[in-house]
Amino acid sequence: MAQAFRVSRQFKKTLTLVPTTSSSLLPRRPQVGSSRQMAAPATPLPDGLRLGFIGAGKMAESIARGVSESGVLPPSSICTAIHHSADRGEVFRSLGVRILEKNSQVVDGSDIIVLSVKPQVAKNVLLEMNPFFSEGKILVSIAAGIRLKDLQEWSGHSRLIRVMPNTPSTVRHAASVMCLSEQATETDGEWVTRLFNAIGKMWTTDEKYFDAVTGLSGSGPAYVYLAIEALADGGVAAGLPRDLALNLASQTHRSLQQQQRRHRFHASVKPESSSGDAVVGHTAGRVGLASRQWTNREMQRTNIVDMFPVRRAPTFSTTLERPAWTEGKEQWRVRTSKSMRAARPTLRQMTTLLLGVTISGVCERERERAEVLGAASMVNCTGKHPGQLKDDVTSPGGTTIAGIHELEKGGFRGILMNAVVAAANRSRELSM
Ligand SMILES: NC(=O)C1=CN([C@@H]2O[C@H](COP(=O)(O)OP(=O)(O)OC[C@H]3O[C@@H](n4cnc5c(N)ncnc54)[C@H](OP(=O)(O)O)[C@@H]3O)[C@@H](O)[C@H]2O)C=CC1
Ligand SMILES: O=C(O)[C@@H]1CCC=N1
Repeated sequence: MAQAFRVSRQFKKTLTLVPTTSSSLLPRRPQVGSSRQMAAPATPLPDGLRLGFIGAGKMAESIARGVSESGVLPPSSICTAIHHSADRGEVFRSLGVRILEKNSQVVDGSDIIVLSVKPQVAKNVLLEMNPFFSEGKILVSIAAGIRLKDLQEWSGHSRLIRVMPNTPSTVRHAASVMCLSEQATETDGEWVTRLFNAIGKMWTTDEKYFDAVTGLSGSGPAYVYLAIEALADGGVAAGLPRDLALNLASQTHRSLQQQQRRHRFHASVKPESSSGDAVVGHTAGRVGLASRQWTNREMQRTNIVDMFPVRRAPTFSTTLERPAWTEGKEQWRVRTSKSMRAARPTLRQMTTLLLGVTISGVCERERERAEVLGAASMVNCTGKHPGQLKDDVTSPGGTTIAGIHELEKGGFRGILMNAVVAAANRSRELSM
């Protein structure tokens, strides 16, 4: 259900967001030992809310992507600062996220701050940021193993929420779990739930379960990737070609993967005139359908006054993001209420949103068909090799590598391979 919100400035430099609906509609604080799924759909957060990431790594990227693609917050309301790797700046810039110079500016310029650095550096980062946290801000930590008590001590801040997401956030199939500090309000929990609902599902539970949650849903995707890879190896051992074995193991289709890759990389926005017209290139078929549905719902929120397909343009090749279409595409004419220059960020955001809707729509169908876990959806929807996806989950010296070590000691991969070969052999016996 849509809720109306008023925004009040109770605290200096920060926004306090107060729902105007009955508090009975808001999620209750969890009882100790309870665990509950927050089923709320991805609902936009109020205009003016600012989200910042300290640590522009993989998890921050997928959360920022999900939040902006789902329309929960515009990318212009999201900021981060780059530590060492310039590549990370490019990734976040391409999402439309603002890049600031220092972590302190991120804290200063955000209402919700997500701590997304490795646990090993969390203490130093928070001690440095300590003077910049003011009362109205919400600090959310996704760092594995770092307790609320320590977060509070290092940051000097008490309005805290711990969240354990997982990497299927990239395809909006994350399983996230949160727990609130005593000082965090129900409304804080509601805002954070909306953020993480944008990348999957959110559960609330007591902090005492967090280590187990980390071992299961945080690290778990890596075990699934390992299993997919091992099953594929078993197929190869039984005589299947590698590609077919991998596709069968992850219950996917190569054509779908190729389609996903095309959608992801071939958005473009091309100004047509300075009078407020532009052309958005897009792919045809069901993509067009998804984008039309999106347009009806969201046009008013952006500055777009009109959008319709005009013609097929097989050679359409001028893009802001990437050069060159390779195949026939549907071309869209878009009229905006602003000048082209002013509208360009909106169009960029819109293009991202169109792709997001499409990608999640297609993946949703695939998920329903195959009934796979979030991790297997990653193999289906990103087209990445399970080994690479496993590496994305596995932090150096972190929780996942400890779990994988145990699996390898137990011969996990070998056992799965043996199972496939044994079943293939039995199938051969049946035909004799
Ligand atoms: N990967 C996963 O599956 C999951 C991870 N988590 C948690 O999420 C957090 C991030 O993990 P992940 O995204 O995988 O790791 P990444 O290594 O991809 O991201 C960490 C980022 O923090 C940056 N960084 C390091 N030091 C600082 C600093 N002093 N100030 C600002 N930024 C800094 C790094 O930049 P640079 O590389 O340039 O130093 C890097 O971009 C971890 O705490 C992890 O426990 C939680 C759930 C799942
Ligand atoms: O391996 C790690 O430590 C992180 C935390 C959960 C998943 N990856």
